[in-house]
Amino acid sequence: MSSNYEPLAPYPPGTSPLRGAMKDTFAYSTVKERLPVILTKCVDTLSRELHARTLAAPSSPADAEKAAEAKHIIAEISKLVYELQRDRPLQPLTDTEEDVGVWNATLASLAAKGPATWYQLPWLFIECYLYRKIHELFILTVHWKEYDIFATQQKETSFSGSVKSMEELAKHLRDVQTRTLNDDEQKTVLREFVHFCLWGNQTDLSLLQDVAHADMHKMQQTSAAGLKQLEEKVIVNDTQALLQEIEGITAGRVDIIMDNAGFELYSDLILADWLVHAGVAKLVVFHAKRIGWFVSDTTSRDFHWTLDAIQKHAKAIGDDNLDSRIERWRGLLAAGTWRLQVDPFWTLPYPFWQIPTAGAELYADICKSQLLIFKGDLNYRKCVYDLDWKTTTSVEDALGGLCDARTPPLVMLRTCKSDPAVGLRAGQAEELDRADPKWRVNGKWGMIQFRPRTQT
Ligand SMILES: O=P(O)(O)OC[C@H]1O[C@](O)(CO)[C@@H](O)[C@@H]1O
Repeated sequence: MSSNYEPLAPYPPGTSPLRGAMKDTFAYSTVKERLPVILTKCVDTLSRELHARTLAAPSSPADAEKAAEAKHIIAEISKLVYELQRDRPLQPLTDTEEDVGVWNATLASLAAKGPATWYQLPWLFIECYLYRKIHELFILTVHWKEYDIFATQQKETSFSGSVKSMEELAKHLRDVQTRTLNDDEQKTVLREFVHFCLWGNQTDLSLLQDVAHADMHKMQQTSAAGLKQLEEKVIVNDTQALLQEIEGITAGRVDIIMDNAGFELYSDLILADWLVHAGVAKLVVFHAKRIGWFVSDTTSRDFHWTLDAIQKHAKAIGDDNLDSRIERWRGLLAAGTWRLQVDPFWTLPYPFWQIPTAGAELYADICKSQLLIFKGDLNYRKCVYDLDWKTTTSVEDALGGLCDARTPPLVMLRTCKSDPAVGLRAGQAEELDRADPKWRVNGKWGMIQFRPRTQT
């Protein structure tokens, strides 16, 4: 990671970052309602740990210390809720991890321009800071350093809600991989897997705090018929251009900048499997998060945990197809055809406009790719810098520094769960407002937004 801390990229004239203080935005309801709920759930999770088994009545000095640390973290998270709800200033980080300098320099440069409080600072910054701050509370302890507060209570328990969908998709993949397909059929299958991958982004635990895990299967798309019905919900649909780009790749490299663990991760793996099977990719790089991020984002631990959990489930129910699918995936990882990569840049406060500069090493690496697939809503926000763009803004303008001539072709696959939306035709946003006033944020609408390589 570079030790030159860059300030955030300047905002283009006529735009400004979304902020919690903007009352008619999702940024506002997130800061006001959703973030306190997420933090309170963290307190609940840790309190449950504290009252479980050894920690309730510690019998060793180590357990007593562990219990005391948990109480301290609970107090600190409760303090964060208090400060957030009263719009207090954000405090610099105090741990010694390599990225602390970037966080504190960014906070200081924002503070130099105006009030550095939860509602006044850019939404993208405060929301990312919150997850980095939670991480800090754990790494500053002796006993909770490796603990992922979102893993057991949320990512892992929600897994059971998705297994049926996983079984169904694995069957579908086996069916299409064992048939001889003509060119048109190949195209149809690729199209389906891209769309499964898009709708996989609906299962996002930061938004689904109240959805029963048993209901998740109903939301997950696993059939071609289900996809067909959703076609009209794809408000920017560059599938054709994307498929054309993919058709031009043989034995290339594809990078997936992942979003959520669980079913979304599974839909990413299914697409990656197909890309290898079809001869498009001889290397697929999966980019995971370094720390617990936006509740359900995939860390490398989640990645491996998911493979283990699916295989365990497959064996338990005697699903040989699913079992052998996981074996194949382990084989692809072992052979280096699939690579899991963690770069600290993905959990820094920078928008992706700054990958070429602030993430120069990462950028040099991803420029070796033939296609970048950015999954999910947060990645979309980071790609377009979370600004209050007019919806008719061109993708090129909104991608800013990511439209560098060296940047590989890229696609953003995202179900809409926040305010920013660009690349719409004139009048489309108004039509959508009439059809569904919550289209920007309720996750029922999707975007497949492709940008080819910039021509020089
Ligand atoms: O998992 P995703 O698709 O990145 O969504 C993350 C969610 O969190 C948010 O950042 C709001 O908290 C939104 O962008 C989105 O609703």
